[in-house]
Amino acid sequence: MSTDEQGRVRSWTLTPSKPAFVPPPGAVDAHCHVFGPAADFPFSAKAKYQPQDATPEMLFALRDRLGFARNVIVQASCHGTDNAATLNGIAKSNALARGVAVADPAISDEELDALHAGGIRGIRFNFLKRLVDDAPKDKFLEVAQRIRRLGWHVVIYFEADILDEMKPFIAALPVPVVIDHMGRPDVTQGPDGADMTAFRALLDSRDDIWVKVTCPDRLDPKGEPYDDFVAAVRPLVEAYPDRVLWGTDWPHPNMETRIPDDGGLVDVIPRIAVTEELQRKLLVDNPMRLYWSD
Ligand SMILES: O=C(O)/C=C(\CC(=O)C(=O)O)C(=O)O
Repeated sequence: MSTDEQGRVRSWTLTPSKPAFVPPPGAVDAHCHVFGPAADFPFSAKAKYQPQDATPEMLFALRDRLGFARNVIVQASCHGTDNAATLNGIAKSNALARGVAVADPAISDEELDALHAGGIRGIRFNFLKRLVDDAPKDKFLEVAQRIRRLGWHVVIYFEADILDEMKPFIAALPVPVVIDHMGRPDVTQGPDGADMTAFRALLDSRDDIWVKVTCPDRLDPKGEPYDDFVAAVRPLVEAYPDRVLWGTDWPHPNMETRIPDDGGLVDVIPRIAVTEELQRKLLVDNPMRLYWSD
């Protein structure tokens, strides 16, 4: 673990390997974050972790090293509902990044318009108790109704143990839904285990639920080469090729004791999306449809 003199942690490697897999032209890293810089964009008073700065410049250097073209920057919980750091990342990207915001459900329509102008295309609802103090479903549904006119979607983050209780909420959402990290299934159960089966049933409940097939580092307890993740996730990519998204999850919040190698994460892609067509859908066509349709 790397902690600086202010107790701020680094959860990413400074020396990612160069992946063997070469992404198709125009590939999108559709789940990543920026932290700070805290001197300009302080963390929320409610932040559950205090990371070192992970700046847009660092993100774009990683993007280039890994062979990607674009980023979708997802507001991380440490910045609360102030999206300034995420908007700064988008603004510095030369139109090569878009974003997902976290908002107070009482946000005004004018503020939503400003987020849209800044490149935001979705709003994130985080249900992880270790990351947020509350997740008011009734208020989330109201704000989801109000983003319809902008053509946005919602991104939701929850763990497999609450999938059942999430179902009525997800069914009621009036816009497309993107699920972070497949709702964190236990991949060691295999592709036909209880968690992946329940998750597929959720995907079958609406045809506008998208899924990020991300985070082998979080989901596979055996670590590299992430064989259990690959075994569980490859059939999902093949069954829902037009609804899958991929991202690095850099700078890997809260992963400071098991920092992943970003190049190694990229080399998982051709094992879960085994044809060029599946890779193009996963990395280019799908994220472009969701984030750059205008
Ligand atoms: O970045 C992720 O996808 C996962 C996170 C952090 C997070 O979501 C946040 O801080 O908002 C996690 O599991 O700690």
